[in-house]
Amino acid sequence: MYKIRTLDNISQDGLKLLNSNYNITESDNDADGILLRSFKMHDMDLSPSVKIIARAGAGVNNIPIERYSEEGVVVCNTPGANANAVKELVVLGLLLSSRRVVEGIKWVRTVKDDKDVSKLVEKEKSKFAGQELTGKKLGVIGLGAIGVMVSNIAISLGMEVYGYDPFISIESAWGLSCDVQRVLNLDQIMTECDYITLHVPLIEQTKNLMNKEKFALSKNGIRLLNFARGGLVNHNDLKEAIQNGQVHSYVTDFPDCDLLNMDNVINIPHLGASTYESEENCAKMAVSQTRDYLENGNIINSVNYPDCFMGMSQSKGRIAINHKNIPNMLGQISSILANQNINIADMLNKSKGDYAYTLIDVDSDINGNVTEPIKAIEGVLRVRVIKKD
Ligand SMILES: NC(=O)C1=CN([C@@H]2O[C@H](COP(=O)(O)OP(=O)(O)OC[C@H]3O[C@@H](n4cnc5c(N)ncnc54)[C@H](O)[C@@H]3O)[C@@H](O)[C@H]2O)C=CC1
Ligand SMILES: O=C(O)CCC(=O)C(=O)O
Repeated sequence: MYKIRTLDNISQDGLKLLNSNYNITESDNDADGILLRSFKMHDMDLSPSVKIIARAGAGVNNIPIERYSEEGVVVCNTPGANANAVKELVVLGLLLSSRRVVEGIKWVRTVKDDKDVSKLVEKEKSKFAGQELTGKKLGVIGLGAIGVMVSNIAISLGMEVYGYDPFISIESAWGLSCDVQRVLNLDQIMTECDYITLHVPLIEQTKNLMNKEKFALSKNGIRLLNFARGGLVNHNDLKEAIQNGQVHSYVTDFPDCDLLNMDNVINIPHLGASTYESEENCAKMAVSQTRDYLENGNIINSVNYPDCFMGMSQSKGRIAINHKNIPNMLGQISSILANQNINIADMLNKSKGDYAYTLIDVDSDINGNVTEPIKAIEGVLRVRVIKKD
């Protein structure tokens, strides 16, 4: 029986995939797997029972990945599962920053007691005129699952799109419209574009990506959209850029106290991924990846350990080892198995950065204790006998 802890509201459509071998636990002390969305785990010590953390979503800046990697815990996310939901909200963001719909709706509410509302509307509507998207230049920073979709739909809306992503994947490059113009440096986005939208992860290198120096390069009156993470924009510098007219408006999915008191900021309460479809997609993917890891040792969409897939074991047993990416690991592991007369039927060993994973199918009975001697190898972080005949 496996125990799963949920730290946020996870869609029932996903949780339904947990069969009778699974229980949801309320305790922090006995979970095999954790499912979460935006819950901040940085202050959370993990119980040694936890083997996998599945983020039902894309961003993993709420998880202390380095620390958990050292504990042999696999952290995975659900790439692309909520991208369409975010793309649709970005389209709304583009429109909200262009047309004075929010102010207009607020104003209409104030005239509800007027006897001739329709006459008043026609008289006052000129106050709420805006601009069109067609023909404007959009800079997309980050061309991953979301950035690609946003770029492509902006092309359909008649915008001129400039894309910046020095680390673009082959898959994203294939998905990107050939009408998107490639930009090799961020400054060009700042100087060229009327609208800029951020779709990069929040990591050390992208913190305060939008700052005084970047705003100084921009045209007057740009529209900035942030549906990625609040920390990408320096709020003090933004305030100044709004005051001096460099930024016309800032649409963000990440409100905070500074922003709520700033003019020309449209605050949305982190709704990017909040559609039934996206919540279902993310939850189903997170649950199925969790099950595959716990039941078969397969790693899918991990951000800290290498992806590793050997299907369901057809052998007598399967052993999974999370370890540091250092030399002579396989030699030491296989000699322990040989000493116990255990024959290896199939094996996969992969690495990602400082960490590696070895999945071994054996066609002899695992009678003795293999876990302890393998665990004793320097650099081994976790050993699991997943299947034992
Ligand atoms: N508002 C919301 O509810 C949501 C927000 N997000 C945020 O959006 C971010 C992007 O999501 P996805 O597109 O799904 O992720 P993704 O991983 O598919 O794409 C991220 C892209 O950013 C690029 N990148 C990384 N560093 C960069 C840099 N310094 N400059 C330019 N490009 C850089 C990567 O090469 C990659 O192509 C997530 O990390 C998350 O923080 C994601 C989903 C929902
Ligand atoms: O689960 C959510 O609503 C947050 C989505 C998000 O920010 C992400 O996937 O990075």
